[in-house]
Amino acid sequence: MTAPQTTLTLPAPAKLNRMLHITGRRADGYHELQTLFQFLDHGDTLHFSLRDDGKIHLTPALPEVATEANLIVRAARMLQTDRGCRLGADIRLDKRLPMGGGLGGGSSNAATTLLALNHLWQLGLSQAQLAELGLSLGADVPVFVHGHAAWAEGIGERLTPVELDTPWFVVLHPGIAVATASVFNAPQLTRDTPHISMARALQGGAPAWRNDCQATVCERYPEVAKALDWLSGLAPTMLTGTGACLFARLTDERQADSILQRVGSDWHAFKAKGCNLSPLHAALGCHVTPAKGQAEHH
Ligand SMILES: C[C@@](CO)(OP(=O)(O)O)[C@H](O)COP(=O)(O)OP(=O)(O)OC[C@H]1O[C@@H](n2ccc(N)nc2=O)[C@H](O)[C@@H]1O
Ligand SMILES: Nc1ncnc2c1ncn2[C@@H]1O[C@H](COP(=O)(O)OP(=O)(O)O)[C@@H](O)[C@H]1O
Repeated sequence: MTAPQTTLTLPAPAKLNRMLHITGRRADGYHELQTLFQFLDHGDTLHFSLRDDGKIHLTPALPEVATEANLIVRAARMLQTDRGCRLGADIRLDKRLPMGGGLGGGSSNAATTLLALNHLWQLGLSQAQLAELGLSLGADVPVFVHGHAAWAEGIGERLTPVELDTPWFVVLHPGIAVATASVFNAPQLTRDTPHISMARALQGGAPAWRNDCQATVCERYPEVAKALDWLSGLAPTMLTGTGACLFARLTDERQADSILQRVGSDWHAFKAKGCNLSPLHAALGCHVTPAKGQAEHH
């Protein structure tokens, strides 16, 4: 018999919204979206180590985020409460993703924590149960829990797995943070894009895709507009989520390297490849099951 595992190191990858339409606003103020999520082979890393005293100890602290508000700690506590679990964990975070960048780093950290602790604490929750718990932490958590590129509807929780092209990207951070709520509260935001079917969204492919938040973010944040202008001159470029990051779709890795050499010192950029299987699930050796609700929606 093998001893139960007590440590685990796992990735928390970034996501891109390869397209994003806003189709309406719900009574509670949240916006209805249609979006294509894809993962990148670049992100944060989390190290977990089992404790038997119930404490959740996260290091290092993130600037501007109180430890109790950190989505990693909130995800761990949520699991403890939901399952009445008396175990704890030491968690170390190697943060690489910019915060408030539209790369979903916080949601990805939360999803990795849910999967890791479900495993270390031997709780036996299904991916669907973890995704449901995670949704209350952030709209993007379920796609990170399920771990496959997806067509998403609702506020991002109704997921259908898809296979997208997997190009190299350059992701450019214009050096400022965009507050998601400020974009969704903007009066001029496009909120009435007609619903389309998933098949239609996939049909046009990348050249046809757009992000309904992009115009509003560029109006409110001139630094994003400036970065978009610059990068668009080199390759087809789009905003991810509500920004601030932009991503350029490239023909190969060499083009990514040549763009990276030209990025000025005010901006931070990295190259990454799109992945349809999340690096988290690849690391866990997970067989990814279709997201719950797939049959009802398509
Ligand atoms: C729009 C996306 C696309 O991926 O943008 P990014 O955050 O990744 O840039 C996400 O769904 C964002 O998800 P997330 O960042 O978890 O948003 P939350 O923390 O739940 O919401 C922040 C605030 O944005 C507004 N909000 C968010 C999501 C949504 N579908 N409609 C909204 O109106 C709400 O005012 C909410 O209070
Ligand atoms: N572990 C975490 N990593 C990143 N951000 C976190 C974390 N915990 C809480 N947050 C908060 O969530 C906000 C959104 O973070 P993030 O998911 O990285 O950006 P976005 O939603 O724009 O993709 C941050 O600005 C920060 O205040």
